[in-house]
Amino acid sequence: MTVMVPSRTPALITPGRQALDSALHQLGQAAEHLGLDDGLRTILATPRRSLTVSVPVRREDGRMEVVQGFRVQHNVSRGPAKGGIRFHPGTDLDEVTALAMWMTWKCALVGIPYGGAKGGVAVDPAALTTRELERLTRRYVNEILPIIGPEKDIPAPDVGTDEQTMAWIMDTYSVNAGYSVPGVVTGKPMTLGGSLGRTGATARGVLIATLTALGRSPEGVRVAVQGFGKVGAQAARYLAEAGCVIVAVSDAGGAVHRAAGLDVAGLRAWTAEAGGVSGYPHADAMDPADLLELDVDVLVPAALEGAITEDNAPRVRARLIVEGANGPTTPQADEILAATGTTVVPDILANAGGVIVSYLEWVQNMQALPWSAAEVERKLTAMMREAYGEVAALASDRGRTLRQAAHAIGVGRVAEAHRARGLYP
Ligand SMILES: NC(=O)C1=CN([C@@H]2O[C@H](COP(=O)(O)OP(=O)(O)OC[C@H]3O[C@@H](n4cnc5c(N)ncnc54)[C@H](OP(=O)(O)O)[C@@H]3O)[C@@H](O)[C@H]2O)C=CC1
Ligand SMILES: O=C(O)CCC(=O)C(=O)O
Repeated sequence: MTVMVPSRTPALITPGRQALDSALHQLGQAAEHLGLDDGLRTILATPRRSLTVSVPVRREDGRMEVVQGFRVQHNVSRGPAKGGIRFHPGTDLDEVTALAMWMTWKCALVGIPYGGAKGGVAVDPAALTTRELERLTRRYVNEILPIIGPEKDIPAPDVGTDEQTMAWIMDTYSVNAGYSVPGVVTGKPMTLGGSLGRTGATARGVLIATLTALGRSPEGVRVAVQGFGKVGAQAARYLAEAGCVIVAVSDAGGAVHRAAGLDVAGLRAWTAEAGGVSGYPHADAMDPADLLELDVDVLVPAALEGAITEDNAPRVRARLIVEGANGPTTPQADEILAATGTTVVPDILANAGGVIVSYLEWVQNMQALPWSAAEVERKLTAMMREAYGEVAALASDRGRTLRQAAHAIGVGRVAEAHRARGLYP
């Protein structure tokens, strides 16, 4: 089974379908490289369990609205399913399925004993009050309760969710169980069994991936960051602390640019007050689409899928792209970037710091044994470097891109688990 990805008119395809097409294309390539048989390819292309739920939410004015929620467990051959929960108006079953599939390969690539999952609720969290969000989260958790648990499926934060959301998930699950179950979710507040270092973990991983890929001093390296949320803002901070010059950042509402470098702490403070980067007085406004085409050394897409496509890839000038986001580059764009000699550190490697520290949090919860920040950082760094080394070695050995190598390793390990368990016909 080779999954072909035809070039399609954007109007005819949803972003979620585009993401799933990309994920299936990458799987098809990896399966081809690994010589997997058709049965196993089909198993790996198909989610193990997909749950769609209707989530009623009572608004403050008494109105009742119903939104759709999803939890997809793509694969559980290597352990419990693991992956974040996204609250975003554009999310749908296709998108969540793609994100769950990427989680499967990511966990296998970095060698943690999990399968892959993702959840989503098609809602704009910014349009709800805190009480509405809490009611929505608890109701969604009640709907997916039968399939989650510390040994079954462990959610975590993603776009539009945070520590508070994870606390509500932990509480809802625990109230149903009749006792506290911290290991049901990661990315929790410290007071509920969260791990030191989880908040910045994805960005720390992006930093490690960037420094490794650069292979030279980061001093003066010019970086543009798309997305200024949990991943993008902290990646900008860590990269600036390492000596890089952050020349532009964007969010859903706009982008700002300063050739001499942005004051990341000042911009974060502005964003916390103003609700977005737009209007920041110490930089120039720019079209967010232009950020992706800036003349910089490094581009960090840290927003949503499908940011770099066949349309803008020919104009991307960064020589290095480090994918903080999941699925920001389409397969068609990947081909263009490979031809122009642009190095892409793929999502399942570059943003794996988050799930690595989620795993460390879960291990601490299961043993009721907290680790120091230094211990967590040491383990994260070692696991990121090992995974990067394996991917880079395979890529140079076989003349593959880093993405092709990362997928070959991740998919190969999951295939190996299926064979060992004897689960496939
Ligand atoms: N959180 C985690 O631990 C992990 C996250 N990831 C991935 O990283 C990415 C970002 O997640 P996270 O930081 O957690 O999410 P957040 O919700 O914290 O932040 C998302 C950011 O992206 C911005 N954004 C949305 N649409 C656009 C757009 N079209 N152009 C520019 N910016 C945009 C948002 O802007 P605004 O605020 O204006 O809406 C916001 O700044 C996602 O792909 C996620 O799957 C990967 C691994 C782990
Ligand atoms: O921390 C986790 O468990 C998952 C984070 C996530 O959703 C991701 O890596 O995309």
